[in-house]
Amino acid sequence: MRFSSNVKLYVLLLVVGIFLLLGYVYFSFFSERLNRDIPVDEYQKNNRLLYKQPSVLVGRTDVVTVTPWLASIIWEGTFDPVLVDNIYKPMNLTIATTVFAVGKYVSFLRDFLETAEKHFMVGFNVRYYVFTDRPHDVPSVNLTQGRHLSVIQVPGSNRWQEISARRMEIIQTTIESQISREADYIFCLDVDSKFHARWGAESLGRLVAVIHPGYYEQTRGSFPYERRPASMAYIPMDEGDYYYGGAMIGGFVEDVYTLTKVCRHRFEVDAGNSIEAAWQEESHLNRYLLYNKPSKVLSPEYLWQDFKAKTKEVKVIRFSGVIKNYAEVRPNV
Ligand SMILES: CC(=O)N[C@H]1[C@@H](OP(=O)(O)OP(=O)(O)OC[C@H]2O[C@@H](n3ccc(=O)[nH]c3=O)[C@H](O)[C@@H]2O)O[C@H](CO)[C@H](O)[C@@H]1O
Ligand SMILES: [Mn+2]
Repeated sequence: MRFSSNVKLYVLLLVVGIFLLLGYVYFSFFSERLNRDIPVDEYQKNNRLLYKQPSVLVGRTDVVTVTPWLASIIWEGTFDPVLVDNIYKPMNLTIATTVFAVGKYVSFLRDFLETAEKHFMVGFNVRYYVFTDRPHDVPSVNLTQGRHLSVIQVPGSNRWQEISARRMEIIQTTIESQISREADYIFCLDVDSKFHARWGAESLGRLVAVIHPGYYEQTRGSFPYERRPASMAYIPMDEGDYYYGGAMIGGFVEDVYTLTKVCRHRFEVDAGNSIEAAWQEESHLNRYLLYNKPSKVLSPEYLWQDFKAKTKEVKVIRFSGVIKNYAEVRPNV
């Protein structure tokens, strides 16, 4: 009895030993495989990206850098351009840029394009779409590699309000006919403006809007939103986030497409009811963005006005509207 119970014990110990041995062999083999499967990123090892350590405690405190729906508000000092470029440049993105130069506004094109070449999305593929009724007056500007310009003829008008507002419709139809196939992101910009400093990939997002420089210190009740309930652009006095400028709409081509389609539709419904919103497409844009929050908001650094003195929170003016003689450049006053 005693003998056989000893045998049992030995057999048990042997079995346990074999299992332990097998386990050891299996796990050491497996962990070796695990180690072998971890890719050693040779590229990263040889091209170290050195940049200032991000801080959790120190940053801009004089301005708000995030909206209550957690979209970033882009100010100088909130991003590292080296880091941003390093993330976006390898994606080989194409950025569409639409600009309207109808009637005498064609004279703003040269400065717009020349300064864009210096500051706007440098190092990216950029496709400018210039909409004009005067294709022969489009200046020839030297474009750097990867940048392309096409001229698209559009009708003139004797009302500036119509020219400005019809941008929505024309951008919508041009996205349908070509831009959707030719670009990843799109920025739609006012032509009566110049770039003065970097406007780069920090501005990329699903739906991007810019805070109008004239109203960022005011309360929502004094924003020039459309206030007539009969208009499709109506915003009640106790609603509204920011006042966004109509001089810039940006984002994924698909998201900007939906925005232009909706705003165009609402503008036409208004027109059918003989209503023109207070600030045309800008009013419709503000209404759209109130209920379809932008995923990224650009600070007024990205839309300044030359006649406005720089304020202390604006460290860099990146894009600014030039001073113009309205009576001279517009077809009507
Ligand atoms: C800084 C800003 O947010 N500006 C907006 C503001 O006034 P603005 O005074 O900036 O409007 P604007 O005269 O620049 O017109 C807007 C744009 O329409 C085009 N254009 C206009 C007239 C013309 O004869 N030919 C022509 O090509 C051109 O691209 C111009 O940049 O309100 C407008 C709507 O009422 C637009 O929403 C503008 O984007
Ligand atoms: Mn303008």
